[in-house]
Amino acid sequence: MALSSGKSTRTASGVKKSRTKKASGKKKVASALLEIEKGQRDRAGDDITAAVLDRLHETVLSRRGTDPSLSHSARLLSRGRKKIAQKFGEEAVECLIEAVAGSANELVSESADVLYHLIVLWVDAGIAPQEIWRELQRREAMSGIAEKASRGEKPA
Ligand SMILES: N=c1c2ncn([C@@H]3O[C@H](COP(=O)(O)OP(=O)(O)OP(=O)(O)O)[C@@H](O)[C@H]3O)c2ncn1[C@@H]1O[C@H](COP(=O)(O)O)[C@@H](O)[C@H]1O
Repeated sequence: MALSSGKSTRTASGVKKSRTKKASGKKKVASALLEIEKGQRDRAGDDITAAVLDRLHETVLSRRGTDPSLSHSARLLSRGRKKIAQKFGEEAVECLIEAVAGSANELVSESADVLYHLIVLWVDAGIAPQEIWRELQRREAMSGIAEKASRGEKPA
């Protein structure tokens, strides 16, 4: 059967073929978009390093003595060491709850909270992140088991 649609005349099988072609074209576009998005995610992931912790420390440091109504860090710092330590403890407990509950997304979020509050604690104590990085670097050369044994403790 011939179908007439305005200027062009096409057979039914021709229409079916063109619809199938259109659908597979859409699928190709969708899968190409998924590939592009995956590439973007991969690249964004590659760009993210622990340097974000140094930047966060700089930001929190810059909030010391500023208006607590404008900055959460300034508010926390104005409340003193005990309060900061308490907040850090609360965030750590929330983190461990998510670790046990098994929600990876929540664990990521709670881990970020823990790191933020730990950095506020460092700022209050006048500790530079480099001091922690140095200590971690020192430990790189030693296995945890060997270190424990060197203290005369048996591994659990
Ligand atoms: N990473 C964080 C971050 N993580 C968590 N939080 C805040 O921590 C708070 C935790 O809420 P809670 O209710 O547990 O704490 P709270 O309001 O002190 O509650 P109470 O103790 O009063 O009960 C929330 O307000 C979060 O927004 C953070 N606030 C700031 N940062 C970083 O610090 C930078 C500077 O922030 P400001 O200091 O606010 O400018 C920001 O750009 C961020 O990069």
